[in-house]
Amino acid sequence: MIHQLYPQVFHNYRYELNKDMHIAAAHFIPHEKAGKCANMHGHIYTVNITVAGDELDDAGFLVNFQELKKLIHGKLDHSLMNEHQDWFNDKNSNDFPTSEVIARKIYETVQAYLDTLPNKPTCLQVFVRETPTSYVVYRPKAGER
Ligand SMILES: Nc1nc2c(c(=O)[nH]1)N=C([C@H](O)[C@H](O)COP(=O)(O)OP(=O)(O)OP(=O)(O)O)CN2
Ligand SMILES: [Zn+2]
Repeated sequence: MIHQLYPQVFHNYRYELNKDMHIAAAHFIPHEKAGKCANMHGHIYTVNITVAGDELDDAGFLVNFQELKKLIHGKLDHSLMNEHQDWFNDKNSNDFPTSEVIARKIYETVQAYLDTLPNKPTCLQVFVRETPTSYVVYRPKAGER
């Protein structure tokens, strides 16, 4: 696992946790602007998920690290992103498997899971590094939840 610094989110919660994962996956971006990236190719994505909250569950967890891994790594690792039709499609640019959209879909999936937990943690940030020189950070807009 590569250890790296991530952008910090300023907040007033008592607890913050971060889960890193590496996801080996293929994708293609179905648009002429993508150039060679319109051809299928692969990356080892580095993903960092930031979760915060004030209360812990009965196990002393904000959220179980293993559940976050199952939810995201379990779905995407060693897959072709474009084939996950519940997340991506080739018709709407807001659903193309770009780094931006991947980060947003991870946020939406993680937050939907967190909403089922009694201690109600919140996802503050999703970081997705696609290549050594390219990464995206997704954060929900204040007041939109
Ligand atoms: N805004 C975005 N631009 C691009 C995305 C994206 O998801 N969001 N994706 C791609 C390609 O998928 C490509 O795999 C990554 O692009 P790039 O950073 O150009 O990769 P390189 O390794 O070739 O980068 P260098 O810095 O030139 O080595 C394209 N654009
Ligand atoms: Zn790519």
